Amino acid sequence: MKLIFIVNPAAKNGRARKVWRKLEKLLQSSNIPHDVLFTAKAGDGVKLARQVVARESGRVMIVAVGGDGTIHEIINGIESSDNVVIGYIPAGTGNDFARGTNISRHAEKALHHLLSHPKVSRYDIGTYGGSQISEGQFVNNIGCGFDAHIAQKVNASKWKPFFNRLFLGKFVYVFYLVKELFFYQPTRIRLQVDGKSHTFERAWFATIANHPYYGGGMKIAPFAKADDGALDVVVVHNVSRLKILLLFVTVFWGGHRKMKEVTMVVGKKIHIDADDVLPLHADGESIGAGNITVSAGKTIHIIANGSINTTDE
Ligand SMILES: Nc1ncnc2c1ncn2[C@@H]1O[C@H](COP(=O)(O)OP(=O)(O)OP(=O)(O)O)[C@@H](O)[C@H]1O
Repeated sequence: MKLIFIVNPAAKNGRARKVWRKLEKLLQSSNIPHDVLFTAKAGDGVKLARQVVARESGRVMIVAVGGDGTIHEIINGIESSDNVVIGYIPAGTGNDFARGTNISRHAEKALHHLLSHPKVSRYDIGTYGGSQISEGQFVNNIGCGFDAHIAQKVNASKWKPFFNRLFLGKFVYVFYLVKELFFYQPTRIRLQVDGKSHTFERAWFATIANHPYYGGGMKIAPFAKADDGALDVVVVHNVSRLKILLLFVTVFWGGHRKMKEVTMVVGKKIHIDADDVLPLHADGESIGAGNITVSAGKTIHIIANGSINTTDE
């Protein structure tokens, strides 16, 4: 199988470039033939993956080197081409895709596993669309409301490089979470899951998860499985500002699921709209604002590490 790496050298504030240099040395010293393509700007992951798919007629493994935004773009470039297998080497800030697939967050170990145990698994991906947004696919989660608002703030943040330099990348989420907690206004969210309607007053956010992890290790949907053909919806509603802070502590081990203000629903076709025009994110990348329809049912081939999406719940 042909091996092609797509590297986002800008991931983790440029540290992914150093990670790639180490990986390339390993590949060269082991005489492993490979091609490498580098993204030069946002959106290139989609374009490069699309070009590879159009060019290669035989079996090909496309290995994403970067963070969740990089794997998100590459998946959106390959659609669900049968001759393509996806590998992933985490080199980003949050790396939730690595958590959801049990891939080591140590890049060299992840490469070693990829090359020595290339067992192919089926992995669910979600598809989305809406009246005010383009269509796309996600690997980890998609959401509207407070979490998308935080994702926008984190991605635009001058603090992200600062935290990354201190090896505290994931705490940038916590920083913005606490800051924005005082200003964000919850709203009414209407949810349709497989034809059944649910309304939530004063909802902070709704997240649709493919596996448990988001925001750099928060176990938002502890029971989500990326090979069950379904998606887990988590809605946080009617919660005080103080308690939402507690929620974002307990979410790291999944304890938030016991709160009465947290509702979890599983389904395959989900529509969300709200009284306000809510910001949206897919895999932590801003995708606009407004209503959204999300579907399960597509799968891709990936190299995971043993069982995918397991949690220690
Ligand atoms: N060469 C580049 N220069 C600048 N930005 C790029 C480049 N290539 C890709 N990008 C953009 O970089 C963004 C961040 O990438 P990515 O999400 O992989 O890293 P991260 O933010 O450090 O990690 P994570 O999402 O896991 O927290 C993506 O939105 C992607 O579109």
